[in-house]
Amino acid sequence: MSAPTRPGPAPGAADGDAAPALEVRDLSLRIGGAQILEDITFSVPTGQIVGVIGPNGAGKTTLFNLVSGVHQPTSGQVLLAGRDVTRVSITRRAVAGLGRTFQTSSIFPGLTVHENARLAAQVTRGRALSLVSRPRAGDAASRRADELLEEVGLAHRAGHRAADLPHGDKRKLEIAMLLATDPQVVLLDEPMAGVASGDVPGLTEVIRGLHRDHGCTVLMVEHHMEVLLGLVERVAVLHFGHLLALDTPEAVMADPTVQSAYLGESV
Ligand SMILES: Nc1ncnc2c1ncn2[C@@H]1O[C@H](COP(=O)(O)OP(=O)(O)OP(=O)(O)O)[C@@H](O)[C@H]1O
Repeated sequence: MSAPTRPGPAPGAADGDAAPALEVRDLSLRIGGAQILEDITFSVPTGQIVGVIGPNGAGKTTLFNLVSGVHQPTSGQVLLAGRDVTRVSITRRAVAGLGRTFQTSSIFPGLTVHENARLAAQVTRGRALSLVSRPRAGDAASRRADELLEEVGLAHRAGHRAADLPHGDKRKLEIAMLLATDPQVVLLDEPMAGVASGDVPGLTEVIRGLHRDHGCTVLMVEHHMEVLLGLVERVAVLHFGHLLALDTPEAVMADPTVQSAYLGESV
């Protein structure tokens, strides 16, 4: 593993006076006659990992879309480190330190693993992705790509076409590309989706490293409960667009309201 680029605080050791890394206040989204999210309020202190669960259609992806700026809320606010970014573009939120992976892979399938990482390494704050500059072995972006791939355990796949990677390695590559932008807050949307069971522990460790080695604050939607509960400090439960609970995994699992919301589903 390469040296951490930005040592983070111990889990849960956020400074009581500091603004939370991420905060949403009374966040609502109405589309046509449908209330997709209603008055969602919570905060994530710097360095925490928080899971987001809820039945299909509960509003998890929509919440991520509002936090990352894909959608504008009907009302309410999104704050990053105390700064109101509700009306700020996706790009400027990324510059402000917000990184996101999607349910569907966002890598360039025709490029090699190293070329993908190198492109991400070219992105520095406030600068656009450049497809123009040709890779030179040993240039700064190539060296950074080497480090990133080493960090997520993909160095041995550097020359492989990204399209040929198994799902678990695609997710690792996406995380390597996220790390290139030195994010402070990371949104992970179902990172384990489609990942073979044998690859789950390795990917779990890479996600843990985001938090432990880089001090990233992480909000992750995940249906794989065993993985989620092994990683997160708190769990937010969405149900029909409402925040039903936000507590430790143990408290959430024991909450009768959550149990009844999941009636018929194993929580
Ligand atoms: N652009 C849209 N227009 C109308 N309805 C929408 C739109 N986007 C989402 N919805 C609805 O909002 C609700 C929440 O959707 P969302 O995708 O956020 O749920 P989810 O919790 O992520 O579900 P899943 O676990 O299946 O991914 C769903 O009923 C969905 O049909």
